[in-house]
Amino acid sequence: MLLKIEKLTKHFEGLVANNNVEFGLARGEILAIIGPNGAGKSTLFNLISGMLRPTSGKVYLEGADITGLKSHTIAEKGIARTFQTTTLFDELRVVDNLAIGHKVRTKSGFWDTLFHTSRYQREREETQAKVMDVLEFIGLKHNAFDFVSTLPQEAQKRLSIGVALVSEPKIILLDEPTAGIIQDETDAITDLIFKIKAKGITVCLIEHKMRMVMDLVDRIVVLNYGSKIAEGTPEEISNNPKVIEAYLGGEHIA
Ligand SMILES: Nc1ncnc2c1ncn2[C@@H]1O[C@H](COP(=O)(O)OP(=O)(O)OP(=O)(O)O)[C@@H](O)[C@H]1O
Repeated sequence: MLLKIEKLTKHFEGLVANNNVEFGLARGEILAIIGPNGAGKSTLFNLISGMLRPTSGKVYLEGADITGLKSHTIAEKGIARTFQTTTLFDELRVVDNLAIGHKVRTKSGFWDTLFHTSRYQREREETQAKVMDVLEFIGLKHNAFDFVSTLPQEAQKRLSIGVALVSEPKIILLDEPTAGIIQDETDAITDLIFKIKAKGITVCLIEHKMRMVMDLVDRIVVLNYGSKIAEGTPEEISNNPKVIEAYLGGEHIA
């Protein structure tokens, strides 16, 4: 397993947001984490990516214990993430946002930048090449010098995924990649996620749009009130009585 989650638990005072959650992520697969609102999905991403420390339990990346490491260290080790609401720099251009995303792979410090050392020059060229690659990959080559605030919502979503990709991750965690965009525009995001998989990057996503999940993913983990209640293929999950019950009165698995 590329990523292994063992008995991961997170308490917020009296509330158990994640309760002994366990699952694995195999190299090259697309896994969805689903569950009703408040089930603990974002908390789980925060624990894996180092934004929060678990109360107990472990996270292993390629067999190494990464539990509780700082988020930038986890990013360096190859886990990138996006957020439910985009965290782009609106007042900067598309290329600038991507260049900032590549910072996790560069070492130049203040003095390198000030004196334009050879390391700075080399890393600058590497960043430019990587940014060009990602621009092409996310389909925003013609918007490279646009300010983010002028881009449609769907293109901003692709850019957020690009910012994660430019850090050259092994695993990308996508927190509701289609939140806030209309159904007709989700296809571009779905295509991009398939392309990410084809590139050999492992994908774990939180998503509420069930039809999209069913068409896209290899496996699903279902959370409810912080606990894993089911795990399986899209077909298994859509026929699982526990899952149907958890969703009753809310969204339906279509
Ligand atoms: N920092 C925090 N402090 C206290 N409680 C929190 C905190 N973060 C999350 N929670 C609570 O933990 C529970 C799980 O929240 P979480 O955001 O992980 O759910 P979710 O499944 O991602 O929900 P949604 O689908 O609505 O985004 C909720 O009851 C939430 O109110």
